[in-house]
Amino acid sequence: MTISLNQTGKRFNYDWIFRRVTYTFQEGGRYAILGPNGSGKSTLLQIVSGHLHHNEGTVSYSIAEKPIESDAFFRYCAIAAPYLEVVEEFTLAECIQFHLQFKSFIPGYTAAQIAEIVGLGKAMHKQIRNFSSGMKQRIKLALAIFSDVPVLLLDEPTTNLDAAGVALYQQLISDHCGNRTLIISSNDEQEYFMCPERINIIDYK
Ligand SMILES: Nc1ncnc2c1ncn2[C@@H]1O[C@H](COP(=O)(O)OP(=O)(O)OP(=O)(O)O)[C@@H](O)[C@H]1O
Repeated sequence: MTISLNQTGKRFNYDWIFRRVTYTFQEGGRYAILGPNGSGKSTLLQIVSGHLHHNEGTVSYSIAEKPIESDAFFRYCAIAAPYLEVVEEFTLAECIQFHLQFKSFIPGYTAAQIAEIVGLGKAMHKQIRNFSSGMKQRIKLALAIFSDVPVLLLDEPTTNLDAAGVALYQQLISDHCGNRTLIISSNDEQEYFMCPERINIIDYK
């Protein structure tokens, strides 16, 4: 999957957050979107994901040079972000089953195994509303990273994680990202050190 931005800009009301972003995310590349608080990292990631619309320029997607409609891109990506919540009324088992209605897991992994890997094996029948913020973040990361999709989009992936959680996140990326395209919005190096490609949002002000 290749994602190409051409002269892409986004404004909220009269304030341009960024303009003239011309950049191609190549298949299998690992990218970090960097910049200070409020600079537009999450906004750019949400435009790539299709959750937000841009105000100028284009965003296009293709696989092996075959165009993918932008409203079909969601099938090809998985996202973990602070603004995307898991359903609080579900138990963890129900949450995973709900997710599996839309995305399958990478081959060889069951729901129970994934819960175990992220340290939530004993919480399968507990309601998400009773999970700690770090436990919720582990679920979000697990659902994204184990989804069988070619593009992973992660926004501040270690939010609410303790040191063990950060180490787990790094291990999950190392073990399971494979040759998928990875785009991380972050200002914390321990989240993105594995990304050789860096986009500084400040360059597009
Ligand atoms: N829905 C919205 N309406 C108006 N302004 C918004 C909206 N969403 C974001 N913004 C503004 O856009 C700018 C960029 O926000 P964004 O969340 O993308 O920054 P960020 O770089 O991800 O910040 P942080 O590092 O704090 O997460 C900020 O000034 C923010 O206030």
